[in-house]
Amino acid sequence: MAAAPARSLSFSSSYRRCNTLFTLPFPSSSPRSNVVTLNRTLRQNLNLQISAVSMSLQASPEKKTSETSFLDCKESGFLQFVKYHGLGNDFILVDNRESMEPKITPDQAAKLCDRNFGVGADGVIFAMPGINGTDYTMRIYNSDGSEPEMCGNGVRCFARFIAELENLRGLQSFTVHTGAGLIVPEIQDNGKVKVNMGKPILTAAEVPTMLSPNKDFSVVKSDFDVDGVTWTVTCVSMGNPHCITFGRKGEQNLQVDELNLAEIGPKFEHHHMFPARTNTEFVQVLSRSHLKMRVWERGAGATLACGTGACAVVVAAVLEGRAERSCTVELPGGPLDIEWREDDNHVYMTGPAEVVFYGSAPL
Ligand SMILES: N[C@@H](CCC[C@H](N)C(=O)O)C(=O)O
Repeated sequence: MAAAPARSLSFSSSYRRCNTLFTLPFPSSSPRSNVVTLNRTLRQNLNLQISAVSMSLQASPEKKTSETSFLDCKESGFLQFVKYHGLGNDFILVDNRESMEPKITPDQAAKLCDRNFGVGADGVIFAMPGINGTDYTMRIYNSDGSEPEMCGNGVRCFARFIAELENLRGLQSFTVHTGAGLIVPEIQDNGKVKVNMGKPILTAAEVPTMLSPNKDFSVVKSDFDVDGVTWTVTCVSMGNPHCITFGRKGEQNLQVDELNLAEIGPKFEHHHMFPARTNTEFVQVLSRSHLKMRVWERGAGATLACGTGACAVVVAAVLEGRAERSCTVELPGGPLDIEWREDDNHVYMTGPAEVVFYGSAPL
């Protein structure tokens, strides 16, 4: 396909044809959209549409359409999606509002998430019809194809995705059914998303963990042997399981940058004390309201951020007497504000969610 001549007129966010373009968003202040034109034959050969062979800025047609209007273009054998990220924790968002059946299988999701042979993402998220009186249902597959109950960064991206699909502006709030129950994200005026993440679950059997519980059935500041090394851990479920450690037994202040996460992470994730596997957070206390963490996620490995993980970390830090209920949690991808409220026992998470690009991939 010949590239359209670039002109310094006005630029459009329209899609000329389904499945032949994907766009990179300009900053929201810009009225223009950067359109990448794809050679269809080569695209099919290379297995994914996002192998761009020519790039041009398309001149404006008269009629303006929404950037997500291309999601309406249904060509069988292709998946239309929007890629989002929350602090570098990235997801392929799929408009699945017409069915309770995910448009793709866990195997297909794992292939799409591959960073070399696919789109590249930490997971695939489906926006589905609500149930039990909720506005929407959110389901997610991890990059290994497993299905977790919840995803904190993902639900912020989900809220922005819904606002875009429904063409909503400004302050918005939705009720979302998830595997962890009712979750309520609220898009704020500044574009950040504040999420009521519900109550943390501390009962060992419900996390679930087989580590010996304390008298109140929780696992807080407990010894945990991993390959001959004893770590001090607290276990928290935010709908999905988390094992939080502030260091090895007797260690004063864990330096998280010094950890070999790829070596130690899988040993926690697959430890027989966690029958549903676990996410693991390694935490350094910078002050009583400032924590720094690195995460090894169940089904996704080392990621740049984990929303449910940051919530679980603040709960664990409070239970261990290391921090206040309101903290900034520093993740490799940036900070999240977390508050575990005393009055309702709910955890609130506030952070960004951004569009990366609009795409279409063969299945
Ligand atoms: N990154 C997510 C958590 C995604 C699910 C997790 N890998 C699991 O299997 O529980 C977040 O931001 O919470």
